[in-house]
Amino acid sequence: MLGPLNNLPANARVGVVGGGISGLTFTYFLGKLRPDVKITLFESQPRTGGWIHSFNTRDKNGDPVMLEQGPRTLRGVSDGTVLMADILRDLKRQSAIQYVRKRSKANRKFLLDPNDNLVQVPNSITTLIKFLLNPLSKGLISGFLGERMRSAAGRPRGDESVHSFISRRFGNEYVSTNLVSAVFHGIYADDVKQLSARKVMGRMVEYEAKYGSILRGAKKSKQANGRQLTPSGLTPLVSLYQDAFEKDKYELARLCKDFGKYSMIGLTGGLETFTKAVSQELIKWPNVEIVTSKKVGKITLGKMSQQVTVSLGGGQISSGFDHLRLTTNPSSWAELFIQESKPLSELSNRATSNTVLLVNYYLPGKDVLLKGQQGFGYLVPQCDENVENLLGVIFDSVIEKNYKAYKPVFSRTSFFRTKKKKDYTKLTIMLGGHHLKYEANAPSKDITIRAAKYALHNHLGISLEDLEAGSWEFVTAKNCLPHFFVGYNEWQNQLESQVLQTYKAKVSLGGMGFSKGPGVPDVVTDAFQDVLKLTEE
Ligand SMILES: Cc1cc2nc3c(=O)[nH]c(=O)nc-3n(C[C@H](O)[C@H](O)[C@H](O)COP(=O)(O)OP(=O)(O)OC[C@H]3O[C@@H](n4cnc5c(N)ncnc54)[C@H](O)[C@@H]3O)c2cc1C
Ligand SMILES: C=Cc1c2[nH]c(c1C)Cc1[nH]c(c(CCC(=O)O)c1C)Cc1[nH]c(c(C)c1CCC(=O)O)Cc1[nH]c(c(C)c1C=C)C2
Repeated sequence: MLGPLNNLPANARVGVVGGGISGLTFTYFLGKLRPDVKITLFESQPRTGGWIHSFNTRDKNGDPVMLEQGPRTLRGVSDGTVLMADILRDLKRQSAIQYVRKRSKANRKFLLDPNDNLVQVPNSITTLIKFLLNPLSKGLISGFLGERMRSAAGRPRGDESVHSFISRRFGNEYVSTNLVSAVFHGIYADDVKQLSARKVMGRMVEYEAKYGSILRGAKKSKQANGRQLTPSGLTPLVSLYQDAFEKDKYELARLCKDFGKYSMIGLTGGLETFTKAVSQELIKWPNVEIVTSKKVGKITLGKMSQQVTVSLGGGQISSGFDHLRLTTNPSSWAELFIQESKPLSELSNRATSNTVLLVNYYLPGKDVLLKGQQGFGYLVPQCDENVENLLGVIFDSVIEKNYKAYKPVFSRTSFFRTKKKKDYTKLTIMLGGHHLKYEANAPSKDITIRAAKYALHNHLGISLEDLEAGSWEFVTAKNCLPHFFVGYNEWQNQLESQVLQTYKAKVSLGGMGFSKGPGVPDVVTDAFQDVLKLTEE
């Protein structure tokens, strides 16, 4: 949340809407910093964790297998990841942390070219040459060579789409539709022609505004900044965290240094290891109550008491909150604000989101991915014909097989060799996203799994026999990612200021739609920053 927040009075009551990682970490930070504050967290589902869902099931042989039905990896270079690792350490779960090195094959990413072949995103001279010879690279060399010279005069005053920004800077539309669109499928499941350049590539937009060119800006800021660390080896935000919780500087500096070297972080047992550990900790705290299977409805502010009340369905309400934290998807907020302010509710109506169809494939006993296919996964650009509405495929088994256990100074090293696991293939196929906007209903489970099989057979050459021999799971992640439309930042500022005004700064906004980015580390950082604002003296 960008705006200022009121300090919490002694023995305040705080409500948190949403028991995903945003709500859980907000509760954790606040409950720890201010044990006098009584916090009630409301979650509409029977379980906490939100989109973080490491689904434990059994394969066709009855053996246990974990399938991620949401996020699975965290960026290494990220304050939020450091905070999560430190929380795991406090909860004695640090042994679950694992990492992928930058040079690992699990860090190789592929794009699907128009002939349905995978082409590797370059990480060496050889892969660069292959990439430049692929039809996907059309317009890339001329685009790069001319970027510094290309005038910024056509820059619009306000926001524009990613497609418009990239096409202007690269002097053609190919770079956006062939390459950039794939990258944004792999984060936002969205259309480059509908995504806000200012929201999702704000730094590049700033470079153009300041230096007239992305490349010039990138060079200047690299010379000026690098990765900023305080003299103790902490980033500014981790330094605030160290200060707030009186943490050991050296251990945090070690985490910042180590994680800066890794491309990705994961957890044994899946990312839900984190949310489960935090939930299990929170239920032990006397100042925290977690209420599951309760959906928060309308949010109102008492005229006399100036305290917040939430409705919980069936005529039930919960009242007397000095502060309410919203961490849910902005596309569901219009109905929450309707009773207090119609204009605010109407403004919230502008928010929409994307639905992802998620299919997991698991084949025990065999790795069906070829040597040249071993990597993180592949993404599908918008230029592809793509009858399956495929966004991309993640090669979970490659990532899992290339994880290394994180053994920082504070953990005890195991001297026992772990048993070599049997081979297997685990893939997650993601479909839908913006492609679904043109369809009246999301396709059924059977149709989606059939589309996933078709893609794996055509793109990776997996035999129909191996596809049939595997286990298949399907979930519709409905409205899972906010749609960052052109003009989003302006809308966000407007909505924030109207919420602050309407609810007299007693309601704050967090979660994916209101953090710096949509990733897990971003929402954790955002939760910490807003807890600081609420508790600063
Ligand atoms: C398919 C997919 C893959 C992803 N992969 C990655 C990845 O690899 N790495 C990464 O960093 N990030 C990834 N992300 C993003 C990541 O999932 C989010 O950053 C994170 O889960 C957001 O957590 P949250 O708590 O903000 O929201 P959510 O997880 O959406 O939690 C919100 C919670 O609020 C509850 N709720 C909703 N409405 C109400 C209501 N009215 N009352 C009470 N409760 C309510 C919901 O049930 C939910 O539990 C991915 C996202 C998706 C969808
Ligand atoms: C194909 C669809 C999607 C894939 N992942 C997501 C979608 C919609 C969602 C998603 N993935 C990541 C984030 C967080 C981003 C962040 O800023 O932290 C979200 C919201 C993480 C992510 N995506 C890719 C990588 C390598 C990572 C982890 C680390 C990082 O941010 O660098 C790229 C990628 N995503 C998908 C595939 C198939 C793929 C690359 C091949 C799936």
